[in-house]
Amino acid sequence: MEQQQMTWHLQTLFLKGVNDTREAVSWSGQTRRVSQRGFLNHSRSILGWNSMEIDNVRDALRLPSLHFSTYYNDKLRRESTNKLFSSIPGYVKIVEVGPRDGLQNEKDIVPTAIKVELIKMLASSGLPVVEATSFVSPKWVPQLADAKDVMEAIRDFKGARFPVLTPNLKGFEAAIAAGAKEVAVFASASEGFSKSNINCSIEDSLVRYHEVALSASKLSIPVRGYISCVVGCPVEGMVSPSKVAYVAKKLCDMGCYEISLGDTIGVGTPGTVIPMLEAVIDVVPIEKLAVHFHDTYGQALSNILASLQMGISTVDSSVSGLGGCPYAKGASGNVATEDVVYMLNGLGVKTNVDLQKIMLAGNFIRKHLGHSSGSKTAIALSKITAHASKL
Ligand SMILES: CC(C)(COP(=O)([O-])OP(=O)([O-])OC[C@H]1O[C@@H](n2cnc3c(N)ncnc32)[C@H](O)[C@@H]1OP(=O)([O-])[O-])[C@@H](O)C(=O)NCCC(=O)NCCSC(=O)C[C@@](C)(O)CC(=O)[O-]
Repeated sequence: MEQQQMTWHLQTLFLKGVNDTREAVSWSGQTRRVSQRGFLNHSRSILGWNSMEIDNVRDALRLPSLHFSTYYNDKLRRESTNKLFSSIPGYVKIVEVGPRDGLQNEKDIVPTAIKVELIKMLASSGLPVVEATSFVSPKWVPQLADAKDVMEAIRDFKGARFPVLTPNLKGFEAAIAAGAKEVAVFASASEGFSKSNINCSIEDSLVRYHEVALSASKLSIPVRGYISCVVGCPVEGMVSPSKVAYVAKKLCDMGCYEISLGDTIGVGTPGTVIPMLEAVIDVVPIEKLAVHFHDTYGQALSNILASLQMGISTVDSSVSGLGGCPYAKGASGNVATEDVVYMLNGLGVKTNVDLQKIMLAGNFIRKHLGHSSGSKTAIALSKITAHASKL
């Protein structure tokens, strides 16, 4: 059965249970009357929870909406002989960029304690990497002027890695002094964006990043490399794949262990992203690549799916879809982590990320910022749980 149909059926099943109509819809679409206990047993068996004790009706109603896709789609994936599925990696590493990419673009400066709490919540959700902040000029990005305080506060946090952005040696040295164990440098595939973002040409930036990489290697500090504007630039328009491949190779050669390809203004579609990835894969091993999509035109998930089908297994995302870039007017947030996890669960791909915990982190930061969620998954699932909690 189609995934969407399954989703619909399961949601219908639970909503009907919530409404206490005691009607259950089976996978074949037939409706039958069941007792509340029967309804739970029916749901439980569909979900493969035969050994699981469900003591509380509310829990029973709440859990499936968050977890059903993993079970069903693991099964679907196993059964599928479809080539499109089989090229998708079995595990995807999610790099959470919300505390950095998300908060750098907020109008009001977020207090350090809120940032630290957000990072803590994200790290405890199973995310392997949470980008914490940037050691950039506070005149350029005042929102992250407290980078040192953030790093000192999270020094002893366990469970995830906490890389930080460093645009030059000054930033690198400050980051290391504050306890950073991993850094990221950020170049651009377009000259116009390089100038507006870091006030220098692409070539000059590569010289600076080479210096950072050399210092980092002496301290055994891993360096991630970003490339912005991989399909389009707010200053120059379309960007050719060969320019992206050129910068990617330079970053790889200077020792970056991973290169994240950023559609900074979210204009890409699979039609432009795939040729760009093909050009980069020609010069950089695919296992070193990550994708970083902003969702300005609603294309991020399709672009991620296309990237996974090409064999990429690292995806950047931002809790609740926070973000944008201060030097890319009109760019919306990154793809929401909740939406990525939901899709990967649906594909039977492991992430080790607890969707419910990510949603809690999203609620936490959204409440503080006073925005509504940028995650469709978080909005949909919170409607279902809110409904269930009224029982
Ligand atoms: C690169 C610079 C510093 C050049 O800035 P500049 O003004 O050309 O640099 P400068 O060397 O002339 O220094 C000017 C002042 O900044 C100070 N300074 C210099 N470096 C640092 C530093 N590291 N930390 C703290 N202070 C620093 C320096 O000490 C001096 O202070 P002053 O003497 O005027 O008091 C500046 O342009 C900058 O900080 N840019 C950062 C922009 C930024 O953070 N953009 C957002 C991140 S990129 C992004 O979001 C894209 C990404 C990664 O997510 C992927 C995607 O979506 O595409």
